Formats: sequence, C-alpha cells, structure tokens
Amino acid sequence: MPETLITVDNVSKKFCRSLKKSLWYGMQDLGNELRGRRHGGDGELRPDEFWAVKDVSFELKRGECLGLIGRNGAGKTTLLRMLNGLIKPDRGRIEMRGRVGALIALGAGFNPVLTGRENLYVNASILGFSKQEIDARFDDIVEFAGIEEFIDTPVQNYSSGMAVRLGFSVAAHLNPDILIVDEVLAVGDVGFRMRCFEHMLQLKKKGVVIVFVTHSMIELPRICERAIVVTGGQIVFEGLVEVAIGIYEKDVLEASCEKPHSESPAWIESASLIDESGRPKCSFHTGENIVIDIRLRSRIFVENARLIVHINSATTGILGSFSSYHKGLPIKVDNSGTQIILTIRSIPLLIGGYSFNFSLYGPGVSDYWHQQINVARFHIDAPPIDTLGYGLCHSIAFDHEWSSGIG
Ligand SMILES: Nc1ncnc2c1ncn2[C@@H]1O[C@H](COP(=O)(O)OP(=O)(O)OP(=O)(O)O)[C@@H](O)[C@H]1O
Repeated sequence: MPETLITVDNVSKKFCRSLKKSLWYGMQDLGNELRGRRHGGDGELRPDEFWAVKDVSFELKRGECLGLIGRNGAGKTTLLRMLNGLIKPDRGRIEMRGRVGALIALGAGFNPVLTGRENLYVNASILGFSKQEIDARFDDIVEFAGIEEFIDTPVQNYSSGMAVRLGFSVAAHLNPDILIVDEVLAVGDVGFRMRCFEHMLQLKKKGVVIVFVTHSMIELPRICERAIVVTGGQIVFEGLVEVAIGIYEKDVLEASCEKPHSESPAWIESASLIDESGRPKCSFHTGENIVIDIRLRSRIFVENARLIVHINSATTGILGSFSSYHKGLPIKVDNSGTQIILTIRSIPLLIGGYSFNFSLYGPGVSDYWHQQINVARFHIDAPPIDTLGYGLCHSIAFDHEWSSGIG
C-alpha cells in the first residue's frame, strides 16, 4: 500500500472582512490562548467573519497528483497556505509527511533585497540542505530556471516570470516529497510551463505527491487524474478530473439574460439546443451536428434584422462566430414571433463545457437591440480515444492525418 503523505481532516479556516475587527478578534484569541482557554477560532463566526475554507478532508498517497479547482475566491490558496504551514487552520488537522516544496505566491519565500543566488542558498538551508548539497544542485536549479545571467541580481529587480522560474526550480529540485504549486505558474511563458509539466510528471513517477491549483482546464488533465472542486470554501466534488472540469465549467458559465431595452423593436425570446425531433439536448459528441432553435419577437414588423452568435468555451473564451448577415439571411420579425434554426455541422470540439452568446441587431450599424450571454449551454462528452488520437485535452479537434516514410 503506498504511504499516505498528506492527510487533511475536517479543516476549516475563517477570515474577517473588517481589518479593525480582525485585529480585535486576534487580540481576544491571543488573550484566551494565554489564559489556556480555547480561542474564538473554534467557535461560531463572529460579526464580519466568514469561512474561507470549511470542513475540507482528503488524503494523498505517494505518486498522486491532486488538482484543486474553483472560481476566484473559492478558498484554494487559503487551503494551500495551510498545507504549507503558512497559516494555521481554525478547526481540523493537517498532517504532512516529508519534505515540502511549495510555489504559492510570486516571490514567496524570497527576500527581495537578496540576490537569486543568496535566496537559493537561504531557502535550501531552511529545508535542511548542507552547503555541499546545495552546491551540487545549484547549476541544475539555475539552468532549469533559465536565469543564469540574473542569478546575482537582487530578486526585487526580477520580472514576475523570472521570480516564478526561480521559485519553481528551487521548490522542485530540492528533493521534495510533496510539491505544492499554485496558479502563479501561469505567469511563466509557454516554454517554461511545458518544462515545469515535464518535470512534475517525472517527480510524480518518483513518488512525489503534487497538489496543483490552476484555472487552466487544458493543463489540469496533463498531470492530475483526480481533482477537487471548491465552491465557497467547501468541497463540492472530489473524483475523476474530467468530471471535476465539467462541474467547474458549469459553475463558471453564468448565464446572463439581459432584459431587452424598452425601445428595442425586437428581442431574443429564447435560444435552445434541440435534437432531430425537436427535443432539448445539452450533451453532444465530437463530430455531431448542433441545432439551435432561436425565437425572436418584435413590437412592430421589422425587416433585415441581424443575428450574431458566438460559441464560447468555459475556459478559453470565444471560439468562433456565426452571422446571419454574412450568410445573406435577412431576418424578418413581427409580434407573432420568428423561429430561426442555426445548424452547426460536425462540431469540431473536444470534451468540455461550452455555451453561446446571441446578439440581435437592426439593419443600421448602431442598431443594437438585444443580447443573451452564456446561454444554450452544452457539454461535449469524452470521444472514443482512437478518434481523439492524443489523449484527453480540452480544445478543438482538427481534422488531420499523419504519414511517415524512411528516406
Ligand atoms: N488574509 C485574509 N484576510 C481576509 N480574507 C482573506 C484573506 N486571505 C483570503 N481571504 C479571503 O478568503 C477567500 C478565499 O480566498 P483564496 O485566496 O483562498 O481564494 P482562491 O480560491 O485562491 O481565489 P483565486 O482563484 O482568485 O486565487 C476570499 O474571499 C478572500 O478574499
């Protein structure tokens, strides 16, 4: 049985929205602790306090990689900071067995006035490495970070990308048993991020436990099989990474149905995805046709209205657009309603969550009438792996083929 390296048992952390109250509560808690009483952290919330992390439990064994995903402010960084021992939970227990390498905040753990070299030695010696051990690893760390020229420059003069390069390199090269990586990695350029992923995969093979926070649903399945979705500080899902991504994307795609302006002559009444028999449908496979039933209505008879439809990925934004005007379809609308069918053939999308934006315009350039954002949501299910050809990845399935020959 692989050894459990991280145990998080019913952990909660609360914060206070008001700085003044937070200072006052801090003093109260300290007084209580000195008098040997339980501090306020154990009890219920006091005015202006809220749970940033609530009743979170999970375990990670050697060689496992856990993705932590959730909207902004969901509590991911707070959880990582507790794992790294930077802050104490108010309730619950965290056990970390082994050496922890962490990249949590930009430049975290670095003293800005010290050079990259000095910071590297300070960090490594805090982790228990002798000077000889650091000397032996120094070149690898600096070479991986790709900042040889700047290693004797004070870290305060580093760009954010350079600080992240050094931070990751130090955390990942000092024989960690546990590696904690926050989304700061996103600051690095694409080439560096790819090298980080390669390195993380190698560490994982060696049995290192990785906890990885990201907003990139493309990167996540590359190293994690399991993920936790956090909403409002609580775990709403723990399990297969593909399922977790679907749940997260549903949470991210907030529909916004704008009310039509009172002076708009026409508006979008509804837009829904249907199958061949006209029944609602929201789950598709790569290569299927998608049929959208759009209903418009107007106060007066209008001719030459224009409809523009955008297709969105939950994680990468707008992927493409369809314009009735550019396809030469003049739309007529009256107060008995108009039905428009848009068929998108052989949808070239891979697994993930998607939605549409609909914008209705009049015949004039500035006749903006009505818009609905992130509606008609749908999901592309995992395609058979042989049609995908390169594993699980949230993106577009390009029609392609390979050939090879010798000489
Ligand atoms: N020191 C603090 N004092 C008060 N509130 C805090 C503190 N640190 C974080 N918070 C709050 O706790 C909540 C969770 O923050 P956290 O940084 O953990 O979210 P996150 O999931 O990492 O978000 P993001 O994806 O934006 O980085 C947020 O409402 C945040 O404002």
